[in-house]
Amino acid sequence: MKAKARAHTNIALIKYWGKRDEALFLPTNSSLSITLDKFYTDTSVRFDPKLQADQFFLNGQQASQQETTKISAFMDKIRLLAGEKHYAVITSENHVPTAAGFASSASGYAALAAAATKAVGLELDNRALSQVARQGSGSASRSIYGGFVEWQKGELEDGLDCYAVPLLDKDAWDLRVLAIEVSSVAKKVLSREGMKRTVETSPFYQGWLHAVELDLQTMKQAIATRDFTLLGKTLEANACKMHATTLGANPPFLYWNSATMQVMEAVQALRDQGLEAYFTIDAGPNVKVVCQPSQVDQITSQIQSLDVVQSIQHCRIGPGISYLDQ
Ligand SMILES: O=C(O)C[C@@](O)(CF)CCOP(=O)(O)OP(=O)(O)O
Repeated sequence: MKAKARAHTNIALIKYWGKRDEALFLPTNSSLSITLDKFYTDTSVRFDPKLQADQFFLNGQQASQQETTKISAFMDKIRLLAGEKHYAVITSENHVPTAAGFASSASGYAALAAAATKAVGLELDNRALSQVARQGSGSASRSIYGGFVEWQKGELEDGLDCYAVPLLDKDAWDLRVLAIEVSSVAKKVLSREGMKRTVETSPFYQGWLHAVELDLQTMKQAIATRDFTLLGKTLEANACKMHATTLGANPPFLYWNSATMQVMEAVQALRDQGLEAYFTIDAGPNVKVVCQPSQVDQITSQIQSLDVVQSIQHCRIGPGISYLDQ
């Protein structure tokens, strides 16, 4: 009654931004991501009949009651699925620099879904595992797979057709991602709250929904034809459209700060010099730059020279979940 799993984080090239069902984590639009090699979460789960409640240890420390309650609510979904009544000890090691703007929830919930379902004896295929992880955090559904991944929004109200599917293997196209950490002072609006406020109050949200479907089709075409320029232009424009919706929310908010915009300007200036770099941004001020292996060193050194850049992590496209020996 125990298992251990590893899941890697992912970055969306076509963003998940809005839910059509909060309880089931059903998204309003489909999204598309690449799993990264460098950042991952290792989670082990051990069910124990003697426990009176779930225990959650994160990076060697017992987690707060609030964190434990969140994890326990997710474990209840898995216990319900398996007809399991016992509690478990959950131990997670995050190898994800949350400061660098990577939400560890994607790799965290994907690793937990994999370890917990295996420990409780459920032998789920990756599609079903993606649907379990989705109910911990939407973007976690994509971390079940490596490479290029599409999370299909589905149409059904019960979410049975809402899961991630692999599009292209991690070794089929060598792209590079620079995770750029910039200075950040303001407390960020967490993505869950940010997308809820935007869906409910932003007049620009309908424009997003109209445009994102087209972006997704264009991105899939770029991947199928290995067209890096089309991939880059599409991911950058999609990120900008997502963030534009937040300015129309009530109250308005923006994840970018002045440092973010300096990096954005530098990326666009790189293109004027013939260095093909494209940026994407999630629920925070940090920037991810996508480029090709042949230009990654030149691009890195130019971005490194910006005084607002605190760190740059180099990533390649990474694998899906794996099970580890305890
Ligand atoms: O990753 C993307 O597609 C885009 C975002 O990162 C942009 F900020 C949102 C991720 O949202 P998530 O943390 O998965 O939300 P949850 O389902 O409320 O947990």
